[in-house]
Amino acid sequence: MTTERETNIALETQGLTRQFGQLVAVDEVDLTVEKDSFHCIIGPNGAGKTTLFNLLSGALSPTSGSIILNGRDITNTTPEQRVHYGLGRSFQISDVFTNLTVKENIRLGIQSRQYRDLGVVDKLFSPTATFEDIERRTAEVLEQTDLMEYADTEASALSYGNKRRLEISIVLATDPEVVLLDEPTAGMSRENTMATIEMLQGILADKTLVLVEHDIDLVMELADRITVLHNGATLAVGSPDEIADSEEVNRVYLGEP
Ligand SMILES: Nc1ncnc2c1ncn2[C@@H]1O[C@H](COP(=O)(O)OP(=O)(O)OP(=O)(O)O)[C@@H](O)[C@H]1O
Repeated sequence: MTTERETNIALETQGLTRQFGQLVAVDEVDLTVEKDSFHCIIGPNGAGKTTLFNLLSGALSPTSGSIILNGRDITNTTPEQRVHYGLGRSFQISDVFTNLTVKENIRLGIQSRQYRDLGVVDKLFSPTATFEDIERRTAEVLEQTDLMEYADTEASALSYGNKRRLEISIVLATDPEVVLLDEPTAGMSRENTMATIEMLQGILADKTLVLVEHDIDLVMELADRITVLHNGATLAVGSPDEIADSEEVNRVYLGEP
């Protein structure tokens, strides 16, 4: 049964736990991400952020607990099935096919979601209309991410900034409702960080975003809601103001008295 509360939740975890031997890397995490919100997950080194991200994307299986996407239990699904159900994951540059053109990379992103709608036979004999749909959608994505002039450029020849644009284009091509972003600006200069964040916010404005991030200042400016992890467990959840005022967070995360 769907309640009003549930319909407003895009992504949820219940008691999500992952152990590595004796170590509990993610400990009974109950995450609630509202639709269309920008939800950030922060925490000090070793807090369990990457493990949580990998559990959400399907790269890792939980020891216990569940993950619910738009009311559907996706706990036991593959990463590919999750993409099909509307969970996009930020692609790292290593996922971009550098010897293919920008257009070809985006086309593959579109097909990674579209073709799973069809059976194997349909896939082999997909009608021309599907190809046209893919072409149309490719053009839309190129427009949205401002890469039209590089459509036929090999990915390897792109500038750093345009490579990041291509990564996000591939996510967009899978037509996600929820996008998981794992430190998208890691290792960037302040200038590149701001430019990348502005690009992400512009392109992904109508999506639910879950960002795993180190940089607390960045998160304070961007987030609607923040979940703070510590030793694998949820230490605090709240608005940026609430998190900034939380004594526990200040003590544990910021190292302030
Ligand atoms: N594959 C693994 N095998 C064993 N232990 C692991 C594995 N992956 C992570 N851990 C441990 O789980 C804990 C949480 O790690 P995780 O990488 O999720 O934290 P994090 O918050 O992302 O940290 P950082 O900010 O340093 O990347 C750490 O103690 C880490 O050593």
